[in-house]
Amino acid sequence: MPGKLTIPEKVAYPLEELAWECTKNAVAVSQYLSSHNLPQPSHSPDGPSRTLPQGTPASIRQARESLMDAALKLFQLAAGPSEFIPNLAPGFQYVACLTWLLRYDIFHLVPDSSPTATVSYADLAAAASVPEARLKSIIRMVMTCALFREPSPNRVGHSATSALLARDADVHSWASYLSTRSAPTALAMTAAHDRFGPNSVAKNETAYNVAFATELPFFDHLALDPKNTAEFAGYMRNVTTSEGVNIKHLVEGYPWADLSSSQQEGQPLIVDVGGSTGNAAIALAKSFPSLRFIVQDLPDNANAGRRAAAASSLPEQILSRLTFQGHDFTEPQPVLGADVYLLRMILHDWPDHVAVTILKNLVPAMLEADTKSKLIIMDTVLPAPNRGVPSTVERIVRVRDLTMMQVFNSRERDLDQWRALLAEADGRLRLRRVMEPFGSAMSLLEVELDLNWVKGETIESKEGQEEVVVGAEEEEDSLDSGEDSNWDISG
Ligand SMILES: C[S@@+](CC[C@H](N)C(=O)[O-])C[C@H]1O[C@@H](n2cnc3c(N)ncnc32)[C@H](O)[C@@H]1O
Repeated sequence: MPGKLTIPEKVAYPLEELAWECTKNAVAVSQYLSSHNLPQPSHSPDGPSRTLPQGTPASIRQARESLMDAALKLFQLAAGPSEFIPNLAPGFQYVACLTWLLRYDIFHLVPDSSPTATVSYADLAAAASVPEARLKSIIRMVMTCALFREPSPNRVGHSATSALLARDADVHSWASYLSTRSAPTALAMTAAHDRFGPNSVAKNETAYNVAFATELPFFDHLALDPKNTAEFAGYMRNVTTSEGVNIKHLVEGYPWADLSSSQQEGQPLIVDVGGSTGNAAIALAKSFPSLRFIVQDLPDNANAGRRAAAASSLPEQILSRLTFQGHDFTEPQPVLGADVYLLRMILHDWPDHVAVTILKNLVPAMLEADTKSKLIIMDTVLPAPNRGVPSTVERIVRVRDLTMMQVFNSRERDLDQWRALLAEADGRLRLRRVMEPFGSAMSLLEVELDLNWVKGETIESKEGQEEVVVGAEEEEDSLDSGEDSNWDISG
């Protein structure tokens, strides 16, 4: 809804074109906010922490995505190649400063009693027991990325972003995790490849192992210190409540109700393999009263899930359809002939040879089904470059890919890599449909066994072989943004 904006006859040059994309989409977002009496984005400490609230129509969310994409490209184009290197330095300095600010608890020491509350550098330095000059250098650096403000000379106040870090413990621990774990791990990537060889897929020969001087795999190392485990749990809470990996995409992104209609008798059975403490199964059970679930995980998690469910206020009509089972997914699947085997956020943690084992272990169980068993994989499908996915979105998906490499020697996969993985596990595993729920960082890959497959037959691996279902949300007023992608993993 760009309103009264006049579209220029012709936008002749790349800078103008990008600037026009920015203007057009900024107007769409601003007018939406104003027409719904919502606050405009602002760096003021009482500014909104989300630019667009939950439930904003897809077209407006796309406009915001296109705005960020065009603004980033505009900056890069205007800066030009000669300023590429100097513009890298602020990025790592921001992370260095963030680490320092968290270490000395500066976010909590700046007053947040009112939007206008401020503190002098001298008093803040005294409260944090740090030298005033260093505090000033660091705060003035991060002010260039909208953390803190200096509304009057030598007095510090919160910005919207620093205020969020001060009041939200989970965001604070997310920042802490990022600066103390993710950043040192990323910087150790080359050293790890030098030390272990660039082809290593061992779980304890990663950049994380180099950065933290440990021979233990990531989770075993974290478990040594309960403080680290708690910090990671806070990080995961943020990740799982963020829009991109929200459980609603599992619930709404696949036609689960169809399983019941295709079933002659009884309740369809879903086995959630590596289902943790049952979060996904419980969400599905709430929405689909005719589905039964077995949640499998390592014994400790399965026991924790069983205990938590029993102690919860979940009604009997959900509890009666939920079973927890200890099972190591690198061993053969003990539940034969289930209607669905679900692997959500599992395979991306593992290098190909283990992912192949996990898949192979499911095939004999799938073969036992009366009607066709389905395997549903919910994981990221990496986009191909330059296919209309905004760079602001693509770079975050690629961060996930690199994180998997640096922490687990694993990776995210593109569609061809998913097809190849399935083919390597068993030539009969066929990718039937790919669902891409709007706003989800992960797709749902529906896989079945092709029982007519003949060994030795070549599997074509061309794109478009299977049905791709894009976006579960209704498109309304088109913005003519030139973007037809609905990628949005912003949270
Ligand atoms: C990233 S979590 C995903 C959890 C869940 N599927 C979800 O979507 O929230 C990976 C899960 O795999 C489980 N896991 C790791 N190794 C396993 C193994 N060998 N067998 C079974 N589960 C395992 C972990 O305990 C964890 O719950």
